[in-house]
This record gives sequence, structure tokens and C-alpha cells, in this order.
Amino acid sequence: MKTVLVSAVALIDIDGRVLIAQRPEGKSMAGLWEFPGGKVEQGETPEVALIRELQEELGIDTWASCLAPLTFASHSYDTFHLLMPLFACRKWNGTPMSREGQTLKWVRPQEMKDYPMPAADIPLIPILRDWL
Ligand SMILES: Nc1nc2c([nH]c(=O)n2[C@H]2C[C@H](O)[C@@H](COP(=O)(O)OP(=O)(O)OP(=O)(O)O)O2)c(=O)[nH]1
Ligand SMILES: [Mg+2]
Repeated sequence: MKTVLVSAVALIDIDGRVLIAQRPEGKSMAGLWEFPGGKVEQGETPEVALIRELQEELGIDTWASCLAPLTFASHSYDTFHLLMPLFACRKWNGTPMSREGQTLKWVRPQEMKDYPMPAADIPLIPILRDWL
């Protein structure tokens, strides 16, 4: 099975809330809430891919020096294996706005159980909660 590398981030605001985005209709895993990010393209590092995705999806700018490695997901879906580093980020320029039709929500880690997430993300929630 193919291993797909996806880079994702927990954006954390001054109140300790985390930004999640709902995957739009028509995409795989539509309706589930995910961490912002996306597939790492040929020639990109995970950091470079994430900085690009944050600009494309949310219209914000950040820097590799503001991306702290937090944990990762390694999960087999039916058609691919997902390897997803999760960074934490507290510093960026701009206000996150939905640029690709996703609904955005700032949530406390304790509330994340109320937002259905992809199977790969489930083990990340307690790690994030303990870390915050
Ligand atoms: N961004 C993100 N993707 C996740 C999470 N959990 C999870 O299983 N995924 C999966 C969903 C997708 O299969 C893949 C993310 O890649 P993507 O967002 O670029 O892929 P996509 O299919 O939505 O978009 P695309 O191929 O049309 O560019 O990783 C998560 O928390 N954040
Ligand atoms: Mg994406």
C-alpha cells in the first residue's frame, strides 16, 4: 500500500483553543473535522508544504521556526497508509479565513470529541490535550 505524507498543524490561539476545519462535500472524508494541512508535494519538506497549505487554505503566513513538532499519525486507510506529522503553531500573520469552502472552528481540546475527526486523528486528541 502507498504511504501518503500529509503535513498538518494545530494552530493554537492565546486562549489555548485549536483550529479545526470541516472537510467539504465532494472530498474524501467529507464532513469530518481535521487539522489544517495537506499532502506534501514532490521536493517539499513537511514545513514548506504546511506553510504553503496555510496560505492556500486559510490565508495566513507562518515560518518554519514557528512550527514545533508535536506528534504524528500513522494510520492505514483502505486505500493508502497515512503518515502525518502534526506541528504546533502559536504565531502567524493574518486572521485564518476559509478560502477553500471549509467551515472553521476554534475549539478547546476537551471539546474535540464533539467534532467527528478522521480515524487517523483520534489518537492525537489526548496528546494535544495533555500538551496544552
Ligand atoms: N489536512 C488533514 N488531512 C488529514 C487529516 N487526517 C486525515 O486522515 N487526513 C487525510 C485526508 C486526506 O486523505 C489527506 C489530506 O490531504 P489533502 O487535504 O491535501 O487531500 P484532499 O484529498 O483533501 O485534497 P486534494 O487531493 O484534492 O488536494 O489526509 C487531518 O487532520 N488534516
Ligand atoms: Mg487539505
